Amino acid sequence: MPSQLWPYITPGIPDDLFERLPGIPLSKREIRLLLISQLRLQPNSLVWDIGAGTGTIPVEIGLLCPKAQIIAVERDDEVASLIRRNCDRFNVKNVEVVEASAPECLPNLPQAPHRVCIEGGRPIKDILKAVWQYLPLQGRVVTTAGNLESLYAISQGLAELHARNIDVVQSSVNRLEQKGNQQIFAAVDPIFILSGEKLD
Ligand SMILES: C[S@@+](CC[C@H](N)C(=O)[O-])C[C@H]1O[C@@H](n2cnc3c(N)ncnc32)[C@H](O)[C@@H]1O
Repeated sequence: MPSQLWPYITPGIPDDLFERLPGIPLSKREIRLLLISQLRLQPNSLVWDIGAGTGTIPVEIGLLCPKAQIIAVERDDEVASLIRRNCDRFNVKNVEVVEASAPECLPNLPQAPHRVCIEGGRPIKDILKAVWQYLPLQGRVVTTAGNLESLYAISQGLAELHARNIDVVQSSVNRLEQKGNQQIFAAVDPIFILSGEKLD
C-alpha cells in the first residue's frame, strides 16, 4: 500500500485518494460516512453494493469489517476494473466485484445479504423491490437520492414493501475552498439517505 494511503482504516477516506475515471461518480466523503453509518454493519455481514461505481463503499466497508463479505455489482466493465484497482490500492481483500446489471444478476449473487446499498440502477424503485425479495429478516437496505423524483420513488417503494424503521436523512455539507484570493464555503450537493429494514 502506498505510504500516503496508510493508515486510512477508519471510514471517511479523502475523495482524492481514490483512483477516478472521468465521468464516473463517487460518493463524497461526508455522504459516504452517513451512508456507512446507516448500514449498521456487523463484523460478518454479507453486503451487496448495487451500482458500486468507483468502489468507495466496498473499500470503506472492507477496511472497517475485514471479516465481512462484500459483493460489488457494477454493470460497466471498465468501472468494475476501477473498483478492483481501488480495492488493491487500499489492500482490501474481502470484496468480490461482479460485472453485471441489476436486477437480472441478483439470483446469481451469494444469497441472503444482511445489508444492501443501492446507488445505481433505474428505475430505482424496481431495483429496490427486486432486492427486497432477497433480503432476509433483519436485513437492511440503504439507498440514496439526489433528486425529488428518486426521493419520491424510494419512499413510495419502502412504504409499499412495508419496510420498518424507515429513516431518511438529508446531508448538508459545506467545504472550505480557495476561490481567487478568498476562502469560501462551497456546498456539496445535498443527498437524501434512506434506510429501511425487513422485519416481517
Ligand atoms: C452513483 S455511481 C456509484 C458511486 C459509488 N457509490 C462510489 O462512491 O464509488 C452509480 C454506478 O451504478 C452503476 N449502475 C447503474 N445502473 C446499474 C445497474 N442496473 N446494475 C449495476 N450497476 C449499475 C453505474 O455504472 C455507476 O457506476
